[in-house]
Amino acid sequence: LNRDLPATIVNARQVQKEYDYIIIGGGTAGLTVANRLTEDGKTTVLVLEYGELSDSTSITTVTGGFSGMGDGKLMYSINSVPQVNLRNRTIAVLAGKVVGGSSAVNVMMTVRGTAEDYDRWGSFFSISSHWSWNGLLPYFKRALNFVPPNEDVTKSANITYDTSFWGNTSGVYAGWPSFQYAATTAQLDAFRGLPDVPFVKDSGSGEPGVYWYPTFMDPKTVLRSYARTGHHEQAKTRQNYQLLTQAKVQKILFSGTKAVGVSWIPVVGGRPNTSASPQTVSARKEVIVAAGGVHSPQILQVSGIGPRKILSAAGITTLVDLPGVGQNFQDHPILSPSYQFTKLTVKPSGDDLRSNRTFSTWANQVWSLNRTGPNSIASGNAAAWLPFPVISSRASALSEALASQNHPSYLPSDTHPTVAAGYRAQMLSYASALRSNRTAFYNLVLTGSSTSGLLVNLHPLSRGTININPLDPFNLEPLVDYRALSNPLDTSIIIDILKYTRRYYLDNPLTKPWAARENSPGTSTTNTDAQWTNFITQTMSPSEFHPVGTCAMLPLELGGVVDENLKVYGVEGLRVVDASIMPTLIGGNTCQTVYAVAEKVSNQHSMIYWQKG
Ligand SMILES: Cc1cc2nc3c(=O)[nH]c(=O)nc-3n(C[C@H](O)[C@H](O)[C@H](O)COP(=O)(O)OP(=O)(O)OC[C@H]3O[C@@H](n4cnc5c(N)ncnc54)[C@H](O)[C@@H]3O)c2cc1C
Repeated sequence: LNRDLPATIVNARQVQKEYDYIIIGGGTAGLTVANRLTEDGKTTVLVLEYGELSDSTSITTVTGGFSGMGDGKLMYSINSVPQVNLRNRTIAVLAGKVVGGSSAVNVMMTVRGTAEDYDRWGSFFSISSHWSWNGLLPYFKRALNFVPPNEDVTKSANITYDTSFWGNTSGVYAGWPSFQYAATTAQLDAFRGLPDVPFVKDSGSGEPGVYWYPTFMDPKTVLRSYARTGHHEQAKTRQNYQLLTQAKVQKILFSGTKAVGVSWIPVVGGRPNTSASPQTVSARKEVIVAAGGVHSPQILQVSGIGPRKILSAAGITTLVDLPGVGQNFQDHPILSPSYQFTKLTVKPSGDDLRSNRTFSTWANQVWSLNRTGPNSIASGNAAAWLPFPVISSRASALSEALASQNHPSYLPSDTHPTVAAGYRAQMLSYASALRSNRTAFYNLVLTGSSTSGLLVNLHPLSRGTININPLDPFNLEPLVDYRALSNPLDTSIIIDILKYTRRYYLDNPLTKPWAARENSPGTSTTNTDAQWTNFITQTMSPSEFHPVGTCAMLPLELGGVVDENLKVYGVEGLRVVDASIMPTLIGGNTCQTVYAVAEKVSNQHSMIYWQKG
């Protein structure tokens, strides 16, 4: 590249005519791939990112975990279509719009799915697929730099970990706060009051259970560690890397069926300048789409790759009729019962920061002195991730009911037969997962305070769609439809998740002394399944901000969009590398897996494979 040019640019005139690789989206996956591809000092890469390079403290602050997601300036503003099964509520679709993407705004929970989740991905191809737990573990290790918690907190909180599941070379850190509330340990231990709950030594072991997990945080600076700090900062020291910010990619350019470049328009004051004439840039080797689960399908569809019917309705000429693009959309539903321990006697607890003057003064002092203490905790580090047979007596019954469903009847009526076949394959796999002790369906995050934490259904059965808006496919945000609860068995699974949570709080010898109260839905009003269903449709959110599946890595005959090398079917020189390729959700938050996927596809062996074609 021209050596006089800076690595990070906003000016279109500083963009060269041609690069080896063009990456659409400077988010979690995009920056990881860019860093790895430029490591040789020769391969030239341009990343185009819609958002700005922001130094906002909303990104860097770890305390409490939520300041990034609370800052609207860093996020796309998208609302879902009304959800018919959720009383026509619309849902805010959150995704990062800044260098670093969603890794800049997420709540920093650093977890993996279970081994069976990743083996499931490969199972849709063949028994020898390299997409498996064993195939991914080296890339989980490469993806993060694990720094164990300090000895004091390890001992006092009884944190366990096993470094054999981790690496220590990445610029992205999995760190730990220097403090934990005694109440968090007690709440974690209280799962011993319920039968058959597995306890797992390390969050990275691929086993479901109750465990401690780290935070996406640099333990030295006690600031967020994310794709910008871990990858962009390294890559920008090289002459063969460039990042253009405030550039909205319009579409991928083709010569025949070979991707040869992209066009983009500038973003000014946070908004795309739609009256500007689009600029173009060429890719010698490949275009890599890394715009995230919401926008990658949009970019493919406006570029002529997608279900013909949807493209035609929007006036887009079809280049490749690829029925899976934008289908198979999944996200983790959040459930919102509310419990409160009225006598949480274990001290200190998260409540002390609010209600105990001496404690909060001390917390603020040690934080300002050396960034230690309770303020180094982000969104917490302990949770339960449990298999369905552990939480429900209906595992076999629901498994049989799922296996014998008429699966395509729960998809939109015009769904292509290949997409329907993929859904059927997924549901048969989930039917065994419901009976399995190696897939987690249940997730309760422990807060260490008197109020209950996030409750999540880890393997929803319903599938939604993210398609271009036919009214203005380039400039309007895509139509996001979770199709929440469209498979009725989701409601049954969620009811069992809610009942088990009630059991943990109200019918558990180890939480009894803390006298929990159910604020919502309320024990007197929720006893029948109809009453539970009522509560679910009123309060459930279909999104934990983990959109996946919309450019699924599946065989073509199962509605796949990309193959096992993440290459888009039917064209050359085009790959998708981000959360959208996950064919099925994992039983955990998605960020660590996105890093691992990006590491896997960029590794040297795949690179040789890539070049061979
Ligand atoms: C609020 C929130 C909380 C979360 N909490 C957690 C958590 O605690 N733990 C966890 O593991 N996961 C969490 N996640 C999920 C996790 O962060 C994401 O799954 C992951 O970061 C997605 O990576 P990605 O590369 O697929 O997309 P992103 O990181 O979102 O990157 C996509 C990038 O593409 C850019 N882009 C989009 N369209 C265009 C275009 N047309 N032109 C140019 N650029 C474009 C975007 O601006 C963005 O920077 C959370 C997500 C959110 C939003």
